[in-house]
Amino acid sequence: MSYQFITSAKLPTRHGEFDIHIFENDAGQEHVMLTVGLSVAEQNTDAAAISSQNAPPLQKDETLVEQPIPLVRIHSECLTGDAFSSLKCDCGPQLNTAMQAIQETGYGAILYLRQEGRGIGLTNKIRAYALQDQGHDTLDANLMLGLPADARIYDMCGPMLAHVGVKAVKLITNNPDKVAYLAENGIEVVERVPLLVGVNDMNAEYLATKRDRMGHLLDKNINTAIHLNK
Ligand SMILES: Nc1nc2c(ncn2[C@@H]2O[C@H](COP(=O)(O)OP(=O)(O)OP(=O)(O)O)[C@@H](O)[C@H]2O)c(=O)[nH]1
Ligand SMILES: [Zn+2]
Repeated sequence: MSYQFITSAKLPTRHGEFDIHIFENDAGQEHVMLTVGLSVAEQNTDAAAISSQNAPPLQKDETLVEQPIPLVRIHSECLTGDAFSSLKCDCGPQLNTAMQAIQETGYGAILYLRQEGRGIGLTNKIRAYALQDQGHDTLDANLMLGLPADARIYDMCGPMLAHVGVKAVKLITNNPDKVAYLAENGIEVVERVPLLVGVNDMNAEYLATKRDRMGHLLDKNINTAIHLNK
């Protein structure tokens, strides 16, 4: 799949001002990157088409080593959590906390990937929620629909980060798949920054399932985190 940079503009938010960049893939699907303190890499200023296949290889030169490592969050779209303040997941608080943290460091990016419902789409996610209403957990619900537990891909991340010349990151995540994917694709993950926010009585079990059945690196005692959050 190839990805093309389309356009960018300033985006003032309640966390501070970001630059918002829009990328599109061959199928016309839009992905979004918010940046602070990062400038467009020289080779990309003509909005040239970029593809995951020909993303520039990792190069370690003197100037790069001296640059601070940007704080980066790869966030998968969650309409219910990000826009509607759903308590079923931790996505909304994770997004807001990451935006705030990146503003505070003054140097980083949010990659907002349009892979709703771990890549199964909004309608299927709500079908999975209906199964969860009957008592099934987040993983089984996907499987009962004949869908993968996690259908996401991350091949847009390399080209999006390359657009602003980023080749090494401090990654805000609890998901080891994201760390592995970046590492395998030439983006050095210098540090993993854990993000346990927005835990509540409605999503503690969901988070425990992600930890126990999906390999997420979450605290052993999620209920302790509920108290820390209050
Ligand atoms: N299919 C499905 N998707 C969900 C469910 N809850 C959240 N999501 C989606 O899961 C994605 C977020 O993934 P998470 O597993 O919460 O976290 P992650 O992005 O893998 O890991 P972190 O970087 O640690 O946040 C978003 O696309 C949500 O829409 C659910 O119960 N079923
Ligand atoms: Zn969510």
